[in-house]
Amino acid sequence: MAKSIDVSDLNIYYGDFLAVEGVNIAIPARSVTAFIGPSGCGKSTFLRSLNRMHEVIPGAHVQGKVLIDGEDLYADEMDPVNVRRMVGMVFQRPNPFPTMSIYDNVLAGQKLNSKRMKKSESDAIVERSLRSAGLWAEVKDRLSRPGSGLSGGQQQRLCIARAISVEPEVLLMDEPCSALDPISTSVIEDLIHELKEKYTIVIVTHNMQQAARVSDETAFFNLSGVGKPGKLVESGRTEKIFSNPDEEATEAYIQGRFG
Ligand SMILES: Nc1ncnc2c1ncn2[C@@H]1O[C@H](COP(=O)(O)OP(=O)(O)OP(=O)(O)O)[C@@H](O)[C@H]1O
Repeated sequence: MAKSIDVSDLNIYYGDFLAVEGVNIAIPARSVTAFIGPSGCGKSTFLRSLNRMHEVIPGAHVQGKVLIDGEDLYADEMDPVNVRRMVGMVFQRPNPFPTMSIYDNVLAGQKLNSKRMKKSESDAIVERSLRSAGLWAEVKDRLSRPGSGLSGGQQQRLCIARAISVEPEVLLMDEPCSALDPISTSVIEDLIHELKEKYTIVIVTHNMQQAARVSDETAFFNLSGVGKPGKLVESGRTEKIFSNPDEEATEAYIQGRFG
């Protein structure tokens, strides 16, 4: 299931603008990797390049390679829809389809993949996904109610259930707790800890404590100057990056001296 990601010499552009330059990183399978760094350094752009989501913006393109277990995500024959099935994504703001039922929200990804299935099969997928997202007990008696009736934290777990319902190998999370209260945040952090047994997880966070709590590996991005592209400064085991980074800029950022 979970797969490793190998990125080499990746440049990411919006039209002519080089937003992220020269990223080389190996993201291990079945682990949590946190992307940290000041605003505008390209964390979200890089995250979105890992499932070709940035391509929805006209003119956005990449140079370089992203391999998932050796498979090139940007190869000509690779269908972006398959890439996004293999590499799921959870966004900053919980975004369930508001008028759709909880049940149909979980299945939304399956429908996009235009699968037809029996009721017993879809029931099983809904239960399995909601259980994995730690939401089953709270919603099992109201599956036909709209997703918008849930609390913010529950909606985010519903979005996680939707993302994992298609059994991806990698789960990308772009500041998944930034719109949540501390209790809902802690529930999602516990969930991330459980999900890494099955999935390769990459999370963007502005919260240093969160990066230290949830991640095994940390990658620090920074801007090389105003108007210049973002770069990966260093990456490695989270304990090392937080206690003894190689680069002065990493230490300064982690200690809150800038950003
Ligand atoms: N849709 C877009 N079109 C053009 N430029 C963009 C677009 N999205 C982001 N950028 C630019 O790309 C650079 C990196 O932005 P990105 O959002 O990836 O940074 P970030 O590190 O995730 O920032 P933040 O922490 O504030 O979310 C910035 O200069 C930004 O202005």
